[in-house]
Amino acid sequence: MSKIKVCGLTNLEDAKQAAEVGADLLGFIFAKSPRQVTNREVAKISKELPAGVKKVGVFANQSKAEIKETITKCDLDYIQLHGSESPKFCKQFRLPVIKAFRVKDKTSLSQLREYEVDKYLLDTYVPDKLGGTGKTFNWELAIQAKKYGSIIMAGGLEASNVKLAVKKVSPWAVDVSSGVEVKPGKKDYEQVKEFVESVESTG
Ligand SMILES: O=C(O)c1ccccc1N[C@@H]1O[C@H](COP(=O)(O)O)[C@@H](O)[C@H]1O
Repeated sequence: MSKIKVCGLTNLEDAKQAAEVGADLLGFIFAKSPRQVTNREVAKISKELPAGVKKVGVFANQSKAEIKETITKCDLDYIQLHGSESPKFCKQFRLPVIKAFRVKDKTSLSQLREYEVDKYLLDTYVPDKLGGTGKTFNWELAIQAKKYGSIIMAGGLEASNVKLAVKKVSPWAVDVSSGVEVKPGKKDYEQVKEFVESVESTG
């Protein structure tokens, strides 16, 4: 079964609930975003989470020093680089790196071969928006991207479409942010639960 990443968490209540209902990875956005969090906030949340759930820090075009400081202060397990970080930049960290690629068409996939990273996250290309778009992309391209390595599907996933995504692509993980929110940064418990149940129903 694909793993589940719930992203864009900004508070302890939502993070704990997501972990309790079965999320495997929790994402915290340190990049500029309506869901942006601080080291101080995530360090506090991090201490209260159950053992086993993985904490992912999401960054976009931030400095190596800033990312390293956050890794230590927030006790992260993965970093997600969601900007235009180079293949060389991605190789400088002690943690596994998830590199995000914004998919527009099949030419978007050609960059993946240049990156030696732990996971390839595919998100939807929307001009002037780095992430959290709530839009899906052509999932045939996600199937093609699997030849480069382990992939995480993101972009516009929600309880009503994630089952089809998992069945069609069988990614290493699915990632949801705006699809389970009441407003940017605030999750809806029922929608998170439904999302997890939809993935679990795929076996
Ligand atoms: O959510 C944001 O605001 C954001 C800002 C900067 C970089 C990444 C961001 N979100 C990531 O976008 C994908 C998909 O989101 P959605 O489910 O379509 O809303 C997810 O990986 C978020 O971490």
